[in-house]
Amino acid sequence: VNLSATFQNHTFANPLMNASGVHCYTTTQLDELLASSAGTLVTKSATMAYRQGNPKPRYRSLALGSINSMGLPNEGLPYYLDYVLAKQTQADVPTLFLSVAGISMQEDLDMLAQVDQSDFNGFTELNLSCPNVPGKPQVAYDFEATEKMLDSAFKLFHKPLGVKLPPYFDLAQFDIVAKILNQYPLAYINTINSVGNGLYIDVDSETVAIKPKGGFGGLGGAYVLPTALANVHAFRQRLNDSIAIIGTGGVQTGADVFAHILAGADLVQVGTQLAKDGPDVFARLTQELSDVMAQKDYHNLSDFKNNLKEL
Ligand SMILES: O=C(O)c1[nH]c(=O)[nH]c(=O)c1I
Repeated sequence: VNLSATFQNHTFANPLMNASGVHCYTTTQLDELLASSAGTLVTKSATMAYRQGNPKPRYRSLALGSINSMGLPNEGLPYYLDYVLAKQTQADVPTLFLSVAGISMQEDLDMLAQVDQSDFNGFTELNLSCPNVPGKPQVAYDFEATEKMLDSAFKLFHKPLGVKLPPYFDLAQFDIVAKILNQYPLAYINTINSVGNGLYIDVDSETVAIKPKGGFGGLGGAYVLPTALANVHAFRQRLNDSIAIIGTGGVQTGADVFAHILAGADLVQVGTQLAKDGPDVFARLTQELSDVMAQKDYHNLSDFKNNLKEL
């Protein structure tokens, strides 16, 4: 069984990587991802400067997944840009992903300009879907703002660019968003981000689980797998073939990875399960994916990618 994944003319040993925001805040964590069986990595979404984020507790692992309202804590763009620039010169390091999430359109543009002027040779991910910056709506739920953002971004950014999208829940919205995205030379979309503003309640203590925003936070894990698969498949059916898809959301097993690829994903990210199990999760998931493929007599990802059958 061959797990190698091609993605916009780049090849990875396998289709798995972390989701931004999980195990990717520090160089130590990022090095642990590189040392793991993951095919590549993405850095925590960066703002221009260091950001403390929301008060703790701001992440809770739950039986069926996770809830988080981190509030965009990060070391600042220079920290992550320095990391990827240093790593990309080393042999045996795969093409890397760098995530940016300004708290304004201008900050996004300033960061993209800085990356564009650098020697970074990987993929830049513009996060349009952070649900946890108090007072800041998720850009990608505002279709006009999204169009304006992408217009401005592609005027100044000349390297491969992807966007991180929130989940959509309406077929008409898939049509509208895909129509917007198809206007741009995007390298990829990454779908989904956490399901925003869920509320976990602990009945024994009669309290919420996290401190920020009265307990409202983004959901991940098993809760969101069907939503993630729907968004991957809906966009695969609507986007130009030139736009690749990273599937994110709800991956716990190799079968879940298989499902994302069947739905049309070219790469698959792991968040909540990585938070629970640590980087060893990638050794398990690559083995399980390999086992599922072998049982079905598939030898390459292309044998079943985007091959979901209807009834
Ligand atoms: O709260 C966060 O830092 C966060 N949390 C998420 O679940 N998605 C995001 O894009 C972000 I920027």
